[in-house]
Amino acid sequence: MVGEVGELSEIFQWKGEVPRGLPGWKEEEKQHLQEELYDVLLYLVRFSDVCGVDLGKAALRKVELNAIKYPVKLCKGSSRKYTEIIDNDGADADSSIPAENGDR
Ligand SMILES: Nc1ccn([C@H]2C[C@H](O)[C@@H](COP(=O)(O)OP(=O)(O)OP(=O)(O)O)O2)c(=O)n1
Repeated sequence: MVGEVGELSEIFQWKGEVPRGLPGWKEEEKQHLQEELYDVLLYLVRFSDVCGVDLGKAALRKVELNAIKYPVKLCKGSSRKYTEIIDNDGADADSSIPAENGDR
């Protein structure tokens, strides 16, 4: 899977900032991109299955965690990590994140 992610990354290696929808890309470049995205997806789904992880459930749980770690009012339009985000009350954005194993 990491190898396929590498092949995906390579497509963007010399592109700089890429606008949404990839205007100006050749049709064969877009086709190549689709194929590499599919390869990554295939390995991800297979890897999750072998590990016994329900990918849909895992995604929904992470969406909920992200909503706590990255509250819209503090994070919209920002690329800062949650450890660098302090709200007006001085609390870290991650101070209320529930741990899966209850050890936080
Ligand atoms: N403004 C942002 C930034 C990140 N994310 C989401 C995308 C990823 O699902 C996840 C990545 O966040 P982190 O870099 O905090 O990575 P982890 O969740 O793995 O945390 P950590 O690095 O502390 O293990 O958060 C988001 O929704 N909005």
